[in-house]
Amino acid sequence: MTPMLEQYVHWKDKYPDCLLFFRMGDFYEMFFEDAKTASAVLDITLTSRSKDSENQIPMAGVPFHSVDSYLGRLVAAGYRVAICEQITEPDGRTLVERSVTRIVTPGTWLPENSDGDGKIAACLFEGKNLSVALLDSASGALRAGTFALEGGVSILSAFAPNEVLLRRGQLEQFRKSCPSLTSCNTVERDKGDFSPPQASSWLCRKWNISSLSAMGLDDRDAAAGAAATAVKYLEETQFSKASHITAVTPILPRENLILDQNTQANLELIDQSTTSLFWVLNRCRTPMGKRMLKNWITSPLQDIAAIEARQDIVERLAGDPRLRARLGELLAGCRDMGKSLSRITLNMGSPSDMLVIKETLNFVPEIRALAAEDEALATLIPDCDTTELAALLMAAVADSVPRFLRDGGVIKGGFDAELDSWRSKAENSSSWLAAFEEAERARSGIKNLKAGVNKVFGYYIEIPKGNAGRAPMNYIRKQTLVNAERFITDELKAFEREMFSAESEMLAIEERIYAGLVEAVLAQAAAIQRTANFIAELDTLLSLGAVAAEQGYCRPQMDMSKDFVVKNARHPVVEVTLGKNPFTPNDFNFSDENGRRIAIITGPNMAGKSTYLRMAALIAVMAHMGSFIPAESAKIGLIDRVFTRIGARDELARGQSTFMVEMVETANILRHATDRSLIILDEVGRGTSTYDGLSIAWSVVEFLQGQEHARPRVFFATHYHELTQLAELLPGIVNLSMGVEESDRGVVFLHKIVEAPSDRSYGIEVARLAGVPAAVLRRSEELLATFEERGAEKNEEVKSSQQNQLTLFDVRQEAVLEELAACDPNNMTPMAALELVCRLREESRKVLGFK
Ligand SMILES: Nc1ncnc2c1ncn2[C@@H]1O[C@H](COP(=O)(O)OP(=O)(O)OP(=O)(O)O)[C@@H](O)[C@H]1O
Repeated sequence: MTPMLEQYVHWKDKYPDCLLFFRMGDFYEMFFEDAKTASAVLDITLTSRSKDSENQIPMAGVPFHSVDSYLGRLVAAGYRVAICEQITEPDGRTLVERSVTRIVTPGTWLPENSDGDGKIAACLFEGKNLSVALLDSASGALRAGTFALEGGVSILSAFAPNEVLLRRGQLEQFRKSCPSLTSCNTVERDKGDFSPPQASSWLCRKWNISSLSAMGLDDRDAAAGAAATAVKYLEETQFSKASHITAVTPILPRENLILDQNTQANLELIDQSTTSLFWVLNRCRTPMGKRMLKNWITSPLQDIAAIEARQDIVERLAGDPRLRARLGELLAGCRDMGKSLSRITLNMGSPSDMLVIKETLNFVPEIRALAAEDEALATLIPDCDTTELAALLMAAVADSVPRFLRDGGVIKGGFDAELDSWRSKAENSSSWLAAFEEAERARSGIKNLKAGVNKVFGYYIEIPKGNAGRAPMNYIRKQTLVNAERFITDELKAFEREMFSAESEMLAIEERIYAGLVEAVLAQAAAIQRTANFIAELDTLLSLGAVAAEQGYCRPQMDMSKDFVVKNARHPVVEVTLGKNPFTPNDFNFSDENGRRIAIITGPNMAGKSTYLRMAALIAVMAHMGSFIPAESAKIGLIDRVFTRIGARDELARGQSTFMVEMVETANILRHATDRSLIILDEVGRGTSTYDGLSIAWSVVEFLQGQEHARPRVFFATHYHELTQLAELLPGIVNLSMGVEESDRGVVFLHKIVEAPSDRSYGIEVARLAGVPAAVLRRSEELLATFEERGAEKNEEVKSSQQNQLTLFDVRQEAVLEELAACDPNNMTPMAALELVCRLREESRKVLGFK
């Protein structure tokens, strides 16, 4: 094996779980298995080193200047890549030294010019609790908290991390508890990393504080362990101090409206598609704003004051097109300062990141001034000052910079006198040489004397052979050509030395100044980050204000009631995609006053049931993120969680049948819905035989209706007409249906909700519209008549079993008993026994409705 390959193997052995990108000149090369993997994933040619020998070594490479796009694809495919750089200059004789300088992983991937989420979660299961830390690598935002298992899982899954860090040995538990995150990349970390005392003191040292309680987190909280684990991981993989992470913010239990990943996907909240809520709401001018808007959509608020504070600003911006235009212009000049700061802090920054910070900071004074003019906007202005840094960067960083520092030209002219003098020497070299040539011609009287430069031999004076004898005394012969002699003088030699050193001098000066700039940026990291956040927030609110104005949205009234009253609501996405055809607005009308909280929605296929259901959920999400909503007016009581069971997504890849998934999701809803939840159920029970399905759907509605202490708001669309009888049997249930008009030419969908059950399902009419052959339709009609007759008898039976209605009381009671039956008092410590008694007492009191 050659010394170079030995070096490769040395580093590969140190990072066995990574693909090793081994820098060789202008390429990153991979060998052995890594080469095969990379060639398959990246679709690059697999060659081999030492082609002639018997032991051919597979090899594949990518050019260093476009490495980002390859890294992006590998990371997206779940690989980790260790970047092994050359750390000494090649001299052609000795082996270049190399070292791994960073590890690119799904959670730490922050590409310069594209969206890299870079979201890391660290979590620790302890008894019935789950502690989580959520780190957004791009903005440096770190949040942490400890929750009861289910609450923690939903916060974790709502965060949608790219990478999850687990305590060694907890992988199985993670897979079991977080099925929606099974495809997420996981990394196991040592137990010590998670230990709260060690972790807290590590974080305190990092931030120079005496206790995490200064930030609202208890030093003994396991969440501190998770937080430290996430930060340490980022530092370890990036070989740097993550100084852009300046604090940990506790996640409060009721801070955000929870939308688990299923719901996020079902409602198409932030996908790339042109049917997502993000697509409608996004008018952001900056990548920072876009990132924040996505965060707001997936983590709406649960605090009325905070929601109203956002609404105030949206209202202000929606009502003032001139202010919007002025602010928009300034924001359009801002770039992704948050991410550039992170990249510089994590040692992956380039001169363009410095330029991004310079250009963005340059707009800050004007943006601050504009915001300060308005009472609502002024509340966003951060208490920090970046003017000095902005002035330094303005003076020092050139207006356009090369990709790499070593290419020169990053530092602006006029900033450093020495650099300027070297630059002017280099730039003036040709005019100096021309003047020198002129002077030498005059001095020697040789008219065809020439002064020039050549890469190999350097500077020279050339005199044709015939005149060579007339060369002045101080000319030193340098080279003989066929027709000419070349000379040099002391003066020209000195100039040559100066020119050759100019390049390396310039680079050295630029490097020194640049290092100073990096230091200045790092020293102001917290201020830059807060300013970045301010810009992002302003951009997001401006976007919401613009959409509110242009789409004619209204400000929803938010309160602590259980109302969901929306007048003339429109679906935010469908109304945009319908184009010229106007969207037919519809109402929602659940209020404490009318006592309604479950709507059974029937009507033919294609009538607009799903649209109505999703509209309710989207309006809830928008209202809680502080946005205005597509409606005439609205009064919405605070919602803690939106649950959805929609459609039949293909889960075969996860090894679960469609019906199984439907039931798992339904079970989750039934177990965790609270008094403040909003539940959207689209055709639950459809995935099995009619009577199984009907029975399940029926009992699900009964259950949701029968809960004493948890009465969620429910919209249930169904094709089971039998369910409409529930409105007569139980209070709080209302029948809605989608209006249909029958004419000679068939059915017409009115898309208008009416407060009555649909008289039938019109399935056969829809089949006719779709072009199903007449013979099939005739036969269907015949069969329908028979089935309906038989069905009527069955319904009587269902109604009569109504007294057996299941309630939450039974389920919770069962859970208490199950836990009691499972405990083993002989093997419990007195403390554990006491804890059990306390918990069971708590549960029992809940079941019995004690305060
Ligand atoms: N209120 C409305 N105004 C205008 N068009 C609407 C409205 N609601 C729905 N539509 C249109 O009708 C189409 C069908 O709606 P939707 O998918 O909600 O029907 P559905 O009753 O849920 O059907 P299925 O039972 O087959 O799922 C939508 O794609 C949309 O274009």
